[in-house]
Amino acid sequence: MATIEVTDLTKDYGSVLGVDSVSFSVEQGEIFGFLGPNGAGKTTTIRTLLGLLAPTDGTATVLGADVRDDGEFIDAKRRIGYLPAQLGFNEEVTGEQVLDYHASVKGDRRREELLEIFTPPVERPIREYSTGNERMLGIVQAFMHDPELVIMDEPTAGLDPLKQEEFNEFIRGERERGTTIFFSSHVLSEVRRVCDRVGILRDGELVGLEDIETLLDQGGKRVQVETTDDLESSLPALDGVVDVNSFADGVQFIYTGEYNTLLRELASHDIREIEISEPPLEDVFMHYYGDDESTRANQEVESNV
Ligand SMILES: Nc1ncnc2c1ncn2[C@@H]1O[C@H](COP(=O)(O)OP(=O)(O)OP(=O)(O)O)[C@@H](O)[C@H]1O
Repeated sequence: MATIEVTDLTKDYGSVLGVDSVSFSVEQGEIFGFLGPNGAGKTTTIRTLLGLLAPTDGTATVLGADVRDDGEFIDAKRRIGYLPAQLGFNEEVTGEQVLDYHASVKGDRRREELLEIFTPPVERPIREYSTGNERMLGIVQAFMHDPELVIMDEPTAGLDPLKQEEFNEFIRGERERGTTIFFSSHVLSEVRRVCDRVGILRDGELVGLEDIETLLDQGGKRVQVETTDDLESSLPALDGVVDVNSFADGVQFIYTGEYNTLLRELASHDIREIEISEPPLEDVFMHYYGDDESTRANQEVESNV
């Protein structure tokens, strides 16, 4: 059985559908990234998975327990670590007291090890913490009882680049240990570096569910060509050319078509320099994030190829 199994999950807030018939599963040991623009429904899904929000429709099971069944879910909860987006610690207590309390409820197997990597000033009261310090304390709390599954809502928000990188490395280590990790993020580079698979939400609907390599393959290649003649006007005739931008000595575009077709076309031009590279992940995701009808149509065409 999958670690997380979500089927037709719907949350109707009355004024708005927070999530609309979302289905996906996360396997044991997977690192699953949950992406989407602001208001897409990531936090709603996460809070539902933790039994903090009752779904209007559909089902969700986590570690085999139905999230709607309090009795069944209470045991599963002990085996889950959670890092919310809004940490909401009591400002008056110290970090150590926060961790001591958590230890008394859920356990304390990894506190010291985690505090070597993430370094909140545990002896000081939370009111003196920076945003990054609070986030680090939250990360320690989420992992310290050595849970089987850790669910995190934007775990690196507020961390400096060095700590973000340490977090990425730590998560890769967790994969080796077999921990299942589900997290939402806006940081595409981190998603790329640590996730096995991603789900992409938009307006409450799941618009993409891919392993990260497939997603990048679908994103095509960025081709940059320096030429002395007019390559740009012949590009529209080639299938798979998008996002054409000209620069002083040439042209740059994203190419999702056959290499042979492109090379035949290039061979009829005077080429000075050519560079074929992976597009920035941002460009790949923009197909999903964009909100105009043409990007939506492109995305549908691509997913049918
Ligand atoms: N308690 C609530 N009452 C009414 N509407 C809500 C509530 N919580 C969220 N929403 C709405 O549900 C939709 C999904 O919100 P949600 O917070 O799940 O998005 P998100 O993807 O986590 O966004 P962000 O990236 O900004 O954190 C939004 O339109 C939001 O305004």
